[in-house]
Parts: sequence; C-alpha cells; structure tokens
Amino acid sequence: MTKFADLNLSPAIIKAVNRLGFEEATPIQAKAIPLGLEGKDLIGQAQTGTGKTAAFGIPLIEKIDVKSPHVQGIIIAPTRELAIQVSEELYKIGTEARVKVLAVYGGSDIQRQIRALKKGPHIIVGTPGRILDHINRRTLKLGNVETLVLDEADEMLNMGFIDDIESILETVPEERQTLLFSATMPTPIRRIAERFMKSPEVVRVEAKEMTVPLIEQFFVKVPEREKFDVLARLIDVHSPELAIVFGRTKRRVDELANALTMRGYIAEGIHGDLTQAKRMSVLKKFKEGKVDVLVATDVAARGLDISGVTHVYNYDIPQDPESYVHRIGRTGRAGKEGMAVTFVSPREMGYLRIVEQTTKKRMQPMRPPTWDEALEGQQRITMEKLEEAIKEGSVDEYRQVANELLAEHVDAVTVIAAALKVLTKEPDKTPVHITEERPLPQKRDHYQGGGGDRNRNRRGKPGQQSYKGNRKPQRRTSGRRP
Ligand SMILES: Nc1ncnc2c1ncn2[C@@H]1O[C@H](COP(=O)(O)OP(=O)(O)OP(=O)(O)O)[C@@H](O)[C@H]1O
Ligand SMILES: [Mg+2]
Repeated sequence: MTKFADLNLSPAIIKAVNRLGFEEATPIQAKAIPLGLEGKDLIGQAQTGTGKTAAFGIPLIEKIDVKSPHVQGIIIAPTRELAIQVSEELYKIGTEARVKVLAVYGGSDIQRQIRALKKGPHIIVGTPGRILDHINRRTLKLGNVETLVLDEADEMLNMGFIDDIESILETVPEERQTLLFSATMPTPIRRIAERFMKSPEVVRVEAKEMTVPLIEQFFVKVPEREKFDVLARLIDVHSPELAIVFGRTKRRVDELANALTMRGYIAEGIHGDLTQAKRMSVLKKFKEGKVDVLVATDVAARGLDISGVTHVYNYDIPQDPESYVHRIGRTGRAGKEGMAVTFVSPREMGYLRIVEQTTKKRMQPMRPPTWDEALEGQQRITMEKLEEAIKEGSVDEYRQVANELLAEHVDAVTVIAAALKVLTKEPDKTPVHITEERPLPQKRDHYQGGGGDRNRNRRGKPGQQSYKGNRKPQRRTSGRRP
C-alpha cells in the first residue's frame, strides 16, 4: 500500500488529497505518479473507477508554475461531461496550490469561455472540437504547454478525433510530456497513440480480469420483445439506489426513457443529440437522486464518475468488449460494490462469449424474474420503509386514525394489507412501445464446439443464478419512489 506522503508530493497537494478523503494511493496512482513526476511519457491502463484522473492529475498539477500566466497543461477528453468532471477533480486537487483549471467544451457560450481564457488558467480541460476552435480564434495558445493528457484516448481515436488531435498537437511544443489513460487500450489504437509519444512507458495494473472484481456480472438470455418487461421487473426486484440502462441507439434511449416513465419509474435519457443544457440538467438530477434511472448511449457515459450507481443494465449487448468494460464500470467505483446485468438475445450469444474472452471474466446466467417476484420485491421495499418508520418512532400523529381504523375493522391484518397495497408500487403492465432492433449480425465465438463451451453448458443450466444474485449491493433504505 502506498501512502500519498511517500510519493514526494508538495504539502499543498497532500493537503488537498487528504481533504478529498483519499487515504492511500490506488495501484495505478502509486505506479504512474512517480513516473509522471519524472517527466516520462506514459500509457496508463487500469480498471474503471480506480482513480486514473488523479494518477495523471497529480503529476500534472505538481509541475505547474502558478506564477506564470501561461497554459502549461492541456487535457483532451471525448465528451463535454467528462471534460467538466475532470476539470472539477483537478480543481479540487490543485486548489490548495492555487492552480487555475478551466473547462472548454462545445454547446456552451464561447464568449464566456474567451473571457475566462483571458484570466490566465494554467490547465485547460476540453473536448477536441472546442479546443481547436479556440486555437483557430487565437484565444487559446498552447506554446507553453509542458504536459498533454489524452483521457479515454482509445475512445477519442475510435470516434475519429485523430485529425483534430493531430491539429491540436501541431500547436503544442514537441518537447512536451504526453500522458494517455484509459481502462482499455486495444493494441491497434495504442499503436496510433504512440505516434504522439516519445518512447512511452506502459503503466498497467496487473489484474486477472479487465473488469473490477467488486462488480457482479450477470447475463439474461431474453428475446428482443420481452426485454422491456424483464428490465422493469429486474428494477423492481433489485431496487437500485441509482441505475444506468444502456441502449444501442439514440432512438432506443429515448424510447426506453419514455417507457420507463410510463411505468412509473423516474427515468431520463442522455445522448449526443440533446442540447448541452439538457444533458447537464439530466446528469445533475441523476447525481442528486432526483432521477433514479439514467438511460444512456455508450458515449454519453464514458468515464463518468457518479457515486451511488449500484446497477448497470445493458439493454442491448455492446458490439465490442471495450464498451462493455466501460459501461459496467459506471458501478463498482472507488471500492464500492455493484451489479451488472447484460441482456442478450439468443442469436447474440457469440458476442457474449467474445466479451468474456476479453475481460477474462465469466458472466453468471440470471433467470428473468416473474411478475410475482417483482411484486414481492416491491412489497419488501414497502415493508422496509414501514420498519424504518417504526424505528424512527415519529408516528404519534397517526395513532388516532390507526385506532379509528382498527375499531371499524375487526381484522387488523386486512387493515395493514390495505396500507401495504397503497404504499407499494406494483409492477406495472402499462403497454409501452419499444421499436424492435435487429440483433447484431451473428458472430461465432472462437470456442464454439470446443471444450470450453461444452463445459459452460453443463455448468450453466442447473446452476442458474436466481435473479437476486448472491450479494446485493446496499440499497438506499429511505426509498424515493412512492
Ligand atoms: N486514492 C484514492 N482513494 C479513494 N478514492 C479515490 C482515490 N483516487 C481517486 N478516487 C475516487 O475514485 C473515483 C473514481 O476515480 P476516476 O474517475 O479517476 O476513475 P477512472 O480510473 O478514471 O475510471 P474510468 O475508467 O471509468 O474513467 C473518483 O470519485 C475519485 O475521486
Ligand atoms: Mg477516467
């Protein structure tokens, strides 16, 4: 275990890190911070939610000369939300050292950003397009940049940002330090990335699996047209504190958010076609717990760090294993537990196996809950709420009516049952419309017909996990839903 105090950091940073409640450095931080301080180029790869932001943020901040008015560090991130989140974390780490951090991203008032840029920020965090825009307007000068970071580098290169990134790099001095971080770094992408770097060191946290062990991973084999009912029942049974549902397309995200709302869940969708203001307000409500279920596309959720996400549902299995890793990594962060459930239509089983081969982790089969089980789940939540109210003991104002009710009805159980019924959100059968999506093109997994697969079939069937899983992540007992 490495303490931050052993990492040769300045007192201002140690103080900030303590204030953030970080007790010791995570493994990627312990490895990357010393190399980063030495000025080495780094490719950092570690599981989701293990503190990569501070792993590049701390050495970056240490090297800033706060007396200079120039931009000395630039971080490029694939989405606006991520740029904001990273700038907030760096601000917290650097506040004691008086390091000024500014986020620049599209969809927000450029004049205001220009004014903020004039105030001499030391570090800029931004999306590729908006950074370039400022470079072209000459409102952002990168001639004094010493450190450049690409957060979620593989995603940015996948998204076709390579030309933008190269244009940005042309304005950054060559003798800079370049840091590149992600939970996944497929080899071809890494080769492209290395073009920007000088004999980079690869810092990787050796782990048996690519995913976090604290995330329990399940799959449910379910035909497309039954998916929505299964999703609703799973949410009833699991009663997540906060849940994220991933859909494959923007239309799917919109339809799912609407359908969930019609069934009485507090759900909202987020994807790239929404205005920046809308995206930010949805995320804010989700973080504050005013929205229980966030429905999202892959891109919208990369890197997002929202505490309290206990469950991730992949309504559609992702096309590539990397997006699976990033999706489920929205839960199980910073040492917390989480559960991930992936829906897979029978024809898509090949994709599931490919995901498992990449992550080196098997998903356990989960049986879809029945309507009765969903009801039972909701009844249990009502009961927990009642127990809590009893424990709190603040029910005196209700004793009078309780006595009246019991005087009128002979059977106390009937009275309580009625009260439970009123309080319970019964599983809803409101018809909803979800456009059917074609399954992904059939893909054969490498092991089909081989020993591994036979083995799995034998194990899979009788040993099926119940819909409840083994461990259930802690649920917020105060329950927000009526
Ligand atoms: N040393 C630490 N001790 C405790 N918590 C930490 C530590 N370092 C970072 N954290 C917290 O852990 C959470 C996850 O960190 P972060 O977002 O940097 O993860 P990440 O590795 O970038 O994940 P992803 O791959 O999803 O982007 C954040 O809330 C962060 O504040
Ligand atoms: Mg990150």
